[in-house]
Amino acid sequence: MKIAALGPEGTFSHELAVKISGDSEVVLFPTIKRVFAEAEKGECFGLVPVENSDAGGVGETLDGLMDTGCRIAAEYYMPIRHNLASDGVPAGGCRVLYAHPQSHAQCSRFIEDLGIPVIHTASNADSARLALQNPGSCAVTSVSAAKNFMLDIIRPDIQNSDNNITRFLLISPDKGEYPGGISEVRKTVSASGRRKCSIIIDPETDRPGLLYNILGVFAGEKINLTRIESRPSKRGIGSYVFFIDFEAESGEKLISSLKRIATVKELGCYVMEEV
Ligand SMILES: O=C(O)C(=O)C[C@]1(C(=O)O)C=C[C@@H](O)C=C1
Repeated sequence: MKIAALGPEGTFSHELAVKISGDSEVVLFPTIKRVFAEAEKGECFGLVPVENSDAGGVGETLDGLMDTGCRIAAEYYMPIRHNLASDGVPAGGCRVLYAHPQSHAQCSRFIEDLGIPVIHTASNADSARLALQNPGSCAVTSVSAAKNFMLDIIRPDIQNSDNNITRFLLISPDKGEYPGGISEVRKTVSASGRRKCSIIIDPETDRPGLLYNILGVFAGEKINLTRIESRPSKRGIGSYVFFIDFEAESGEKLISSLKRIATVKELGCYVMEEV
């Protein structure tokens, strides 16, 4: 089955999709929203960035998980290194900088010091394309996008942290485990034998002790949370949903207890990758 990812060629999403694709074809779309729409049709998997070690959650992906029928089939971690690149412009000569918002956040210190206007783009590859097309400009981009657009790397490794890592999800509308046909593929358990499940909890109403009660269910079952992130429910100010990942084989018992307290959207259980 094909893998859909954020394009054009040279994005980190594209690089990772090619790496895991094996014999499967990689198809590129201009937005993460489109990747969700394609995956939801059930004719391909989608590969989407979900969180970064420095910049946090990727809003478009969290929205996709909330609003579509896509579930999680696998997770991947990818080290991310950003570069300042241009078509012959030296670092001191850049008058405007093209950067993807996630990349801007991951390189905020370098960009702040550069002190020039930043224009946000749809992807790191788009940043490279725009730097090529606009004289006097520079881009924050990947090595492969710089190569594709024949830009020079004028400052490598401009990310805030040496340990900059983005977590990606393989999404599909199926409940099923990750199928074969893709290289590096996931066994049903990782080397450590650990698995992870993801859910979205929507408490719908606010009351004292609500989050305490929710977390109490995890504590009672002795289940380890690996991530919790709140995000606006979009129903109005002060109303939130919680994205929760936890270590479990299926989480069945825990999820049925949680359902007595709040609405739960199940996103699936999958092999827990080591970072
Ligand atoms: O623009 C790209 O290269 C992408 O693949 C998107 C994306 C993201 O949205 O997080 C992927 C990895 C990096 O964290 C920066 C950008």
